[in-house]
Amino acid sequence: MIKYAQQYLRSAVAVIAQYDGVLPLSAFLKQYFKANPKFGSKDRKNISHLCYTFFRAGNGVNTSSVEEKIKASVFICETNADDWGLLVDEQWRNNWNADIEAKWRFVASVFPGSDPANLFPWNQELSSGIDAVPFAVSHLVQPDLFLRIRPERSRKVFEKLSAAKIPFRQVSGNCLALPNASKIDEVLNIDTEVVIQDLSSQRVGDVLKLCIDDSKLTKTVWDCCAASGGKSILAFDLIKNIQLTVSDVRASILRNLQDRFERAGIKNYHSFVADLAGELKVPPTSYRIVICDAPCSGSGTWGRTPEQLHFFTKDKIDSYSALQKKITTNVIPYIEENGYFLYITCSVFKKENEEIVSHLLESKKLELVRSELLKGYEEKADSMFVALFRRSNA
Ligand SMILES: C[S@@+](CC[C@H](N)C(=O)[O-])C[C@H]1O[C@@H](n2cnc3c(N)ncnc32)[C@H](O)[C@@H]1O
Repeated sequence: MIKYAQQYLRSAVAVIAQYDGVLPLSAFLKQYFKANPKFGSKDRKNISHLCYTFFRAGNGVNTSSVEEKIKASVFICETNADDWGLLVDEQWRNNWNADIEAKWRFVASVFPGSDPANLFPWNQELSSGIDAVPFAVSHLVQPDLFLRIRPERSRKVFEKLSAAKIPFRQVSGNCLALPNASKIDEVLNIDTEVVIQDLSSQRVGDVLKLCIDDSKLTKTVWDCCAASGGKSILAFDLIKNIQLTVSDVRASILRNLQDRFERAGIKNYHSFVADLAGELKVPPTSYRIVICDAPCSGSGTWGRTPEQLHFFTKDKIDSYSALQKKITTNVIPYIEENGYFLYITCSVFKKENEEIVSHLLESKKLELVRSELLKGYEEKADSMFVALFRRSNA
C-alpha cells in the first residue's frame, strides 16, 4: 500500500481547495508543484492521481466533505485496495473487491443519495442515442491513447513498438489503442509515422470517404476550424489529388499546424487566419469539401479532463450553439454546387449536434447525406458527432 497515502490525501484536499477551473487541471497542477518544490516526482504523481479521481467520481458521492469524496472516489475507481487501502477503514476495505454496482450501493449506505447517475450532471441535454448511465459511468476511467498509422508506415511502426516492448491493441487496420502512459514519442516519429488521434476522430474518416470519388480531378478542401490540423492530416491521407486550405481564428495554433504539417510532409497548402463568426473577409473561392470541426463544449472528451464535470456551466451550451450556427451559416456559401460540408463536434449535447443539423437544413441549401453519433464512451475513447451534407444546386 502507498505509505504516505494520508499525506497525499491532505495535499490533494489543499490543491482542490485552490483550484478554480480556469486553467486545465493538468496546467494548474504543473504550476502548483512548481510553486511547491518540496514535492518529489512520486508525490506529484500520487497527489495528481487523487485530484483526478476526485473529479471523475466526486459528483456521484453525496457528501460536502472533499476528503470523504476523495476516499469514496478512490474506492470506486480503483479495482483493489492494494495501493490506496490505507485511506479507509476495514469496513471499506472489505467491500473493495465487490462489483461496481455493489460498491456504489455501499457508498450510498454510508452517504445516502450517492448515485453514479449524477456523475454527469447534464443528462437532459444529451443527444439522442446516448445512454445516460453508461455514458456518465464512462468518466470513471481515463480513455486510451489512440494512434493512427499513416499510409505506408505500418511495418516500421509495428517493428518499433515490438522492439520497445510497448503493449498495444490493434483496433482496426491503422488504428492502435495504447495505455495512456505509453512513452511513444521516444519510439515513433509523431506526425510522420503516426498521428495521435482519438478513435472517434479517426472514424470521422469513414464519413469523409463518402465524399471521395475515383476521378483524378483535384479536390479542393477547406478545413475552416483547423486548429493544429488533425482533420487536415486525415483528409490529406485519405484524398488523392487534394488541394488543401486551412484556417483558424488563432494565428498561434496555425503556427503549430505549420510545424506539424512539416513533420507530416504536407508542403503545398494555403493557410489564413479568419474569424468565421464575424464578417467574412475570406478569399472568394469555392471548395469541393468544407470541413468544419467546430468550436464546442468538448463534452465528449471529459473523460480526459474530468474537472469539466465540476466547472462546466449549462449556459455555455447555448453560447456554443449560437457560435456554431454563425460559423456554419457563414461558410455554406463557400461550398461548390454539389460539394460537401462535413460538420463535426466532440460534444454530446443535442444543441450542438442535432439542433445545428436542423438549422443547416432550414437554409434549404444543404441536403443531409449522413449523421452519426460516434459513441466513443463504449470503447474508452472520446464521443463525437459528425454530419455530412451535400450542397444542392438550387
Ligand atoms: C475543435 S477545434 C478543431 C480541431 C481540429 N480540427 C483538429 O482535428 O485538431 C476548433 C477550432 O475552432 C477555432 N475557432 C473558434 N472560434 C472560431 C471562429 N470564430 N472562427 C474560426 N475558427 C474558430 C478554435 O481556435 C479551434 O482551433
